[in-house]
Amino acid sequence: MAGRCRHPTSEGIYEGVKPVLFVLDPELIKLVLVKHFDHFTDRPIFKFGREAFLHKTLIALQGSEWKKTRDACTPAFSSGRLKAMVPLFIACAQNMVQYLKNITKEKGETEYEIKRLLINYTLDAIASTSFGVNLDSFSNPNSEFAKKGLKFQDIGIFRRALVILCIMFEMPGWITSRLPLSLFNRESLIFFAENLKTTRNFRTKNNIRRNDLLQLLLDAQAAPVEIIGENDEDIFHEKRELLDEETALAQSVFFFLAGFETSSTQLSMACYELAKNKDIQDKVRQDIQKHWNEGELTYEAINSMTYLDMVMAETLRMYPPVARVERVVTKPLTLNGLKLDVDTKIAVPVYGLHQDSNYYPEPMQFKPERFTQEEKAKRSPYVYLPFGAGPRNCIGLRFAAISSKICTAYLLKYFEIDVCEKTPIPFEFDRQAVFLKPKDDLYLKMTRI
Ligand code: HEM
Repeated sequence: MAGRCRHPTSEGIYEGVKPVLFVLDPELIKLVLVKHFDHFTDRPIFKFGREAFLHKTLIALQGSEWKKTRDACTPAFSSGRLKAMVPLFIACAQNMVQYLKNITKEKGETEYEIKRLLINYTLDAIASTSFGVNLDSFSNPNSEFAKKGLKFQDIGIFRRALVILCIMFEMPGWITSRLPLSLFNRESLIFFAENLKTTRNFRTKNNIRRNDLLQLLLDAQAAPVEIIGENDEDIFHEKRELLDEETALAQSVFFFLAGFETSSTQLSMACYELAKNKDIQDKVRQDIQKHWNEGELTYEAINSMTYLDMVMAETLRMYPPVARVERVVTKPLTLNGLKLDVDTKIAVPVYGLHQDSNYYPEPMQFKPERFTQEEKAKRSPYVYLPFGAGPRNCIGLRFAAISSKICTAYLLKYFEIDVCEKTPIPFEFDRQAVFLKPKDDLYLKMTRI
């Protein structure tokens, strides 16, 4: 869109039978996502009959139910909580490095399919921090957990075609919610939900606590609140259900879904670009070495690695896994002369903005220097939206950042990454996938340092 028009502020198109308003101007994007958020509180979501569990997740919840759940989940992602999770991420990164060291023992190098490597790291990291499961996908690549995780988006061609038809022809909710369809693989959903319940029961029975998201969500089920009685002096504390059990467990399953493909794709794309741009790889390795000489990597050291931060930001600019952010009008309003009725679908073309040469000259070039403080100050923050923006932005953005930086720091400390004969340059995007990701294998050469 952004490429086709000469920067109008918005443009409407039909997707199937549904009109969609694309907002293109950064100021207008800010109005929709932030300033007038109370008019755009929800996402356009299709509810299919076979995923009642998912209807309770943050991505799908609406209005006050969403607000209540978001408020209850937010503390799980605070800096203090994330800092406490750092050892869990580090253990997964160490496993990955040990695995690579083992397979490069003889030759000192290997040509490896990097997507699979980083899927394994992400599976381990999310299983550990979200579900409290020590997976070690490098030693057990065929665990049930890994198999079900990889099948999450596999719903079969026939079901996928039906889902697309329902969306294109805007089938009313009362019909779709009766259809035996789901956007995700049902077997995987059931597996993860059951797994979580078993872990929850085990912890309750054995009085076990762990620094992970599941624990924080279980805690959010019974947060102490202050109740004020009839007289002012009658203040007492009571346990109140903030999240019911199903809602708490649904969030954990969804954190897995939301974090798994997005984070592993970001990591793969960072390695791909660093392999193609060796000068940038050297520079980021120096940044890592400057802040992490020996001993264990710390939260403070990771946060000091400013060039690593710029590399991860540029990766998400070139390859935002979520190519567009959506909202639906929940209260009518007139915006820049446009009358918006309830239910109008609004889209922000994240990928289009990130590729717009007016904001990012030579957009196909990987240039982390676009993300120095000075460069960032020259453009609107609303032309960089890999995590959306406003009250409904990605709740896991700092979680994703810390996980991906730890993984990259470990990889680059111990390995040099190069392109090899099997590396596809350029590569193709997978047109069937929900998230923006490469279609084919990405082989890279890993050499021990
Ligand atoms: C590189 C990794 C990730 C990217 C690029 C990403 C991107 C996004 C985007 C674009 C949205 C929509 C934001 C909006 O509408 O304004 C979103 C929503 C969301 N993400 Fe992420 N995400 C990532 C990782 C994660 C992780 C690791 C988690 C959880 C642990 C997570 C949980 C969520 C949730 C729960 C929502 C819905 C928030 C709400 O509606 O309140 N994401 N994400």
